[in-house]
Amino acid sequence: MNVVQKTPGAQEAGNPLQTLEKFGQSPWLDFIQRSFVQNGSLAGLVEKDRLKGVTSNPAIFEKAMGHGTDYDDQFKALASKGNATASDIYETMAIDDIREATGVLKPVWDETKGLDGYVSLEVSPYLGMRTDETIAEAKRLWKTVDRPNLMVKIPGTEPGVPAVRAAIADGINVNVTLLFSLDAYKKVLEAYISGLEERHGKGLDISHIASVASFFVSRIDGLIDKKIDDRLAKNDPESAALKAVRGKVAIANAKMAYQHYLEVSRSERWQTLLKAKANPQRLLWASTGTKDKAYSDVLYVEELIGADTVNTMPPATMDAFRDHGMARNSLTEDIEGAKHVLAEADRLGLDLPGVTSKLVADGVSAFADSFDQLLGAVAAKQVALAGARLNSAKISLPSDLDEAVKASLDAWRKDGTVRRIWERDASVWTGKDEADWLIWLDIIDERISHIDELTSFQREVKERGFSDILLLGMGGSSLGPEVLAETFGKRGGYPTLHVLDSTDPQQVKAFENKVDLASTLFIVSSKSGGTLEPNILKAYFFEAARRAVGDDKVGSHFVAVTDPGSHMEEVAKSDRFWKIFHGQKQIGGRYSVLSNFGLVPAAAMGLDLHEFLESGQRMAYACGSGTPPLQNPGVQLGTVLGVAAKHGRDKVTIVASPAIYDLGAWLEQLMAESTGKNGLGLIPIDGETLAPPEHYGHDRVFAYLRLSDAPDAAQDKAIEVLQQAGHPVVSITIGSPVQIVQEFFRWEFATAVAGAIIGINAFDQPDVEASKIETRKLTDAYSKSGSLPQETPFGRDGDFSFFADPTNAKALDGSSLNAVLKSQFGRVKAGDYVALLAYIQRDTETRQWIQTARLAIRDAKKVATAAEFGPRFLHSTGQAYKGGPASGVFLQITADDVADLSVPGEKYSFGVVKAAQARGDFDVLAERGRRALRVHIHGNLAAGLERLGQAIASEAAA
Ligand SMILES: O=P(O)(O)OC[C@H]1O[C@](O)(CO)[C@@H](O)[C@@H]1O
Ligand SMILES: O=C[C@H](O)[C@H](O)COP(=O)(O)O
Repeated sequence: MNVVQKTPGAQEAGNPLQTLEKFGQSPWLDFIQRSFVQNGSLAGLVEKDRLKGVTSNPAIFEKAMGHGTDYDDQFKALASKGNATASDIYETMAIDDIREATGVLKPVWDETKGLDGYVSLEVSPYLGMRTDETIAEAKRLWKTVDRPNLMVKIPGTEPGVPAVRAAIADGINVNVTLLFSLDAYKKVLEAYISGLEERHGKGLDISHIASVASFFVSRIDGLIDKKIDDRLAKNDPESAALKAVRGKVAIANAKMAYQHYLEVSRSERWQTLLKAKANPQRLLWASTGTKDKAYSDVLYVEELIGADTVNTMPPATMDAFRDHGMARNSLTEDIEGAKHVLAEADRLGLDLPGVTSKLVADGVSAFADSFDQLLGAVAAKQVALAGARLNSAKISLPSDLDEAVKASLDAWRKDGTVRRIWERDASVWTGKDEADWLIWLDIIDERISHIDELTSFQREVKERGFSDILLLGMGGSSLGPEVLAETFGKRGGYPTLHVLDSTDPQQVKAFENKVDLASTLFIVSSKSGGTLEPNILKAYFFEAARRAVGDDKVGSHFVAVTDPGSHMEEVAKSDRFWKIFHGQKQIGGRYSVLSNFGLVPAAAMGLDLHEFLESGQRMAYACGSGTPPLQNPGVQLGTVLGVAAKHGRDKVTIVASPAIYDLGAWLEQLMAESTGKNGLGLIPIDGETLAPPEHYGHDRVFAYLRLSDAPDAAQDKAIEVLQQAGHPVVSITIGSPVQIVQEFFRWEFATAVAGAIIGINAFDQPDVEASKIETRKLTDAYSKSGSLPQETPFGRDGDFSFFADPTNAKALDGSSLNAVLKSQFGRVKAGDYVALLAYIQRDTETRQWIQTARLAIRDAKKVATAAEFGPRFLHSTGQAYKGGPASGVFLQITADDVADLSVPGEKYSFGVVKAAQARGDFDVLAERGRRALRVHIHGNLAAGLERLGQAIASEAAA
């Protein structure tokens, strides 16, 4: 930009720019940049060249902010806290520039009594096609900038025209942009007049309203001339006629627009408004920089000079015109000639209407592209500034997947899908009820604004000196808290958090023994309040605690976290619980960890909630609506997962540093329950120790969650080798344990994105219900008859009985344990996964056992494996096993209970419930045609597991 340097002699009377005034034309500058305003260059132009206004557009701001250092200081100040989106940052910086420029132009505004002296700021280009949002945005910008000499730029598109009318009627100065055709201009002028009439009709002042209609010029020649050149290159028989109109159509078109302006100015309708002191809506010639070097660099200035007009010039054009422009009253010259040019263009088939409508569409998307670029640059700077405080991700993909991911990211950018997610547009998924399930998007901000309720609870818990917290819940109500318990352990001065999500009587008893009942705080967590497990666990521990602390005190040891109005809330009230914390009904369980379902246990265990939530906020804002897909951490990850699934790589293999290992359990539910339905989805594979590349098929994508504080060298190495071998790997670096909160949000967002790409509703769980219904039938039957319905094994071998539905039984050889396993594993094909579903106590030994068994299968069969405990997994991966891809092969393991526990108030016991759950689960797997086998261990569990483990290892390898 060298406007100022090139102004020698500008003070001399009659520099070409100054002479425009004599012809009734105001020169405006089509440019803005912070340093240019701040170093006095803009003021210099006003003073020396009698510059009368400034226009900006998204492309101009992109050039200003996307490059150089002008904005660095303010950027750092805005971005340092991490609770600003890229668009917030852009807008604050842009508005500061615009305000400063309006200050420089204010004397012009005063001097011309509001005719000139304006600075234009365009509404977000993302709104180009939506009327109501455009009106709201115009009002918002008008109010925020709060300067009388602001003009809000609104596109003169079909949906933009009613917005122009509404804004004018509302008293807002409007610069209508992106006008190319006479027809569009006519509609805009009509909108201006009728907006004024509406306002005047209400008795409101219209004398202060100013408007310009930005009629674009050079872009028209750009397209028409290209058509001409293409035909000339083919020796078109009309070559001479084509050459004669080359470079003339845009100006002819503009002249006709001016003729319309003059005609309307003379109309009675306008004269009436004039009497009410209305200002004309002047035509502003935009896009007046010469793009074709063959033409004069001042062509679109010299040929468009006339009374009551504006020409907004880019700096180079302004420099050129000041230097050698020749002003004359050109706009009304040779109107017949202009008509002839347009008639010729029509006769020659140059299709001006087609060109102008293409230019509108291109214009809208080009400004959106510029904005994407700008916001992308802002977001990238934000990431750089955050450094290790924002978890980073490195993505390494095989080339076919890489290309598909890039294409998807670009399609999302063009369609504005990230914005649509934040606008709660259900059509991003299946257009059903998805919009009702998106409160998790804003939950961090919401909880920060109510943090006092949690911090005072935290204080009280500490004061009461509890030794333990026992949280009772399933799935989304337990897995997030479990991650916190496992990751952060015991905090000084606070109780130890334990999470119980099982109906296995041994496990229930083990937890009872683990805590000191008299000094335990119980958190009963259930969103719906109707889930079987937390209800019976509450019944059990309420009785146990009653025995320990007495009738009077027992309620004061219980806290409920549940959605408003739930059955659990009623129970909590009638049992006089110490506190009831509400969740948000419009957040599904698996997206609830950053709501009270995660935060209440976090508070009770003594986490620094400010630090935790503010760290989470960093990621939430990084995933914000203004961050384009390519820079958006949640969209990047979700796109990789969604596109990989569509490419057959649906086994998301989660590898986490040992200190944060339990994140995998939470991720399992999030991904499986959200996406595993309609025969599609992601199959999370958690905790499978890494092996060399040859152990994996082409159905994997690896997600490595690496804690940079405490990485595991073996994992690092194994991941590196996998990456080198061409497996898709997403490596996420987590700056510190507290930053796991960022992964909660990133993965929620990513799962929603992956769900959209896969094409399912990411917020329901239709198939979980099915097994709950089957279980309920069985427990009801038990309540009536005192026993579960009889079932007959299809085979037996010593302490093992084999169960299956008739179809599965037919495919399996029930003559011995080895035979039945052999036939079950014989059904495993490449690309399948094998899931071990163990309805037994989950403790160190059994976890070790199941891990050994699954690795034996993985290594023998080269397939993905899942190691799950029931009923825990029913509220997690269970959805995908039943509703997701039909690639699962299931081995359900049940066992006799050594001891059972009764459920207070019910006929059934924990053991009965667990058995009913296993059977309900199996029935639905079978009903869905899944390859499933149930092996029941009679007698001693440890001995049975040992033999089963050996048989699994040998038959998988057979
Ligand atoms: O919090 P609630 O309502 O008890 O539900 C527990 C879990 O059960 C499910 O509804 C189904 O498994 C999960 O989505 C949820 O996280
Ligand atoms: O208001 C100004 C317009 O946005 C600008 O003149 C467009 O010019 P271009 O066609 O050179 O991008």
